[in-house]
Amino acid sequence: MKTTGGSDDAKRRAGESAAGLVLDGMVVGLGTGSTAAHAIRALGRKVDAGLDVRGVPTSFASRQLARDAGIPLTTLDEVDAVDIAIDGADQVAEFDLVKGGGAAHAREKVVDAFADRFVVVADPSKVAETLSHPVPVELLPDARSTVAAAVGDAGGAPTLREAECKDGPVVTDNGNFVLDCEFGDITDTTALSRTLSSIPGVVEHGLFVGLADEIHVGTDDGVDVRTR
Ligand SMILES: O=C[C@H](O)[C@H](O)[C@H](O)COP(=O)(O)O
Repeated sequence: MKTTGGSDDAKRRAGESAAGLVLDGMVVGLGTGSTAAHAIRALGRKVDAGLDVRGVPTSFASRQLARDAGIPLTTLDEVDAVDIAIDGADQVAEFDLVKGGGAAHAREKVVDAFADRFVVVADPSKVAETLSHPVPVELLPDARSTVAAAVGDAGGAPTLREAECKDGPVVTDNGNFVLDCEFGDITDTTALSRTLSSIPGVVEHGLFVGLADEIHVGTDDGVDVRTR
């Protein structure tokens, strides 16, 4: 699993805090990444202790981790609702996020947006006043050059994400490529989100605007919780 900067203890505190919100009978969206992994492990311990939940994974990695943790799994096809989703972020400004550092943002957005309550878990290194992290854009491989040109027209600088242990680009769980798009400070997140969504060939982008309900930031000695 990809790891990012920030203390692992802070990530663990955030993950455990969010897992503490899960009640008996709930359907839980299981996010991807090193911080969400702490929530999944904490939830697994609650399942061991008798909690009855079902998890909806957002990636191959979160499915494997949840299986290892003993969490019963389900799919969006089999549930009427997702009670709570717990997921990490690459950057958080107020309640807007950049996600997709692990290229999982397309499935994450489907699950997180559908959930009745979307709880973000993060460490302090993720918190900013304004989003400025490059925005991951998942796209159909055939549309690489046309999407890159459209991102450029929108003021962004796209870079095809290269794999680390394979020659060539990262291929997502959905068989697509990722462009990491640098926009500098993103002052109008809604406008950029709409622009990126409107580009033919874009499967999903990593700007999560107006979706998060709660942010749990693990600190050196506790957790700061912000609620809408
Ligand atoms: O695609 C990956 C996800 O959006 C992650 O939730 C995000 O990259 C944060 O990951 P981490 O908690 O490892 O920093």
